[in-house]
Amino acid sequence: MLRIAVPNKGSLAETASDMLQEAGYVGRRDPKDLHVIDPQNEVEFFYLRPKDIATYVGSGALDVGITGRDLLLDARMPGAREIESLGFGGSTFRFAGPPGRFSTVGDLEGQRVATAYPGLVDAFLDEHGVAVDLVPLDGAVESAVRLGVADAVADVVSTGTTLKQAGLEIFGPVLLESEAVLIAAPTEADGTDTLLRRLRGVMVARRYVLIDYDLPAHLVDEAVKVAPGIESPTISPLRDPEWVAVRVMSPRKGVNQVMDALYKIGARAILVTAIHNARL
Ligand SMILES: Nc1ncnc2c1ncn2[C@@H]1O[C@H](COP(=O)(O)OP(=O)(O)OP(=O)(O)O)[C@@H](O)[C@H]1O
Ligand SMILES: O=P(O)(O)OC[C@H]1O[C@H](OP(=O)(O)OP(=O)(O)O)[C@H](O)[C@@H]1O
Ligand SMILES: [Mg+2]
Repeated sequence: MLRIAVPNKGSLAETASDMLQEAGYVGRRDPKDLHVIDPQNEVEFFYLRPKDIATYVGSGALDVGITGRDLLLDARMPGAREIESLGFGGSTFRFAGPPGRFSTVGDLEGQRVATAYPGLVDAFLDEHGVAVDLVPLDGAVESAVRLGVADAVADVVSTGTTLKQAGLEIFGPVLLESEAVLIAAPTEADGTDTLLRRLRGVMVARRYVLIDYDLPAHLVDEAVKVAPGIESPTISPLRDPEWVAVRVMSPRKGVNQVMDALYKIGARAILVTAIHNARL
């Protein structure tokens, strides 16, 4: 049995569980379930705090897990390695302080910096040769400046709304671009490959659609430039010898622009369908 760590709550939990279900695995019946066995797929799921997942996987207690890249780095578990980015849970990790107070990372020298990711921030500041007084907090770190326990914060930024509401401004370098990742233990366990292939299939299904259209045969080269597909479009004959049918995978994002362009070239009966699953 492959032992898989899955976020039990927080920003990554819902999409992680959705992806695993789309990949054909059994999900939690109750949101309070901590452990689910899926005998048919020979896997076992452990629902854990995303912050702890790198610790379980890095120590070899579990084989693989889904967590954030920022959480993986913060855990400082050399055994846990990122094997795939999963295309959701994106965020950036930034410094922020009162407007105008700081402009470079060097300005933080000797200052108090609040964060819920002390491992990540400490490693970054070490690399930049800046010594600060780290104030480890559990969350809502944006309030630390207003409440006087820190001079600046280092935190996850998604839309930036939380920082703005706390009257703070981003400054200095991007510490990290993060997203959800699949991590693995030092020794690769049997079944890791299958899980990875299934998750890649789900990502393809989420990112791509199928476009079918009919087109005068002499316009194929022009149309294929607009929607080249992943490998190569499938071209099938139609009863009318002057026309062909084309089937191609295309990114879901921007598909309407692609349809407009194909129509302009001369394509007709343009149909877009969802992909439910894939193995490329
Ligand atoms: N808007 C967001 N807020 C927090 N984390 C986010 C956001 N968007 C993506 N993430 C990612 O989610 C992971 C953090 O998840 P975690 O469950 O620890 O925190 P959370 O979503 O803030 O939940 P909690 O309420 O328990 O603090 C990190 O990898 C982080 O980069
Ligand atoms: O840039 P934004 O879109 O505003 O999102 C980022 C904020 O959201 C998260 O906080 P959360 O609400 O999870 O509370 P927490 O700090 O207690 O984890 C994160 O820690 C940031 O504070
Ligand atoms: Mg949070």
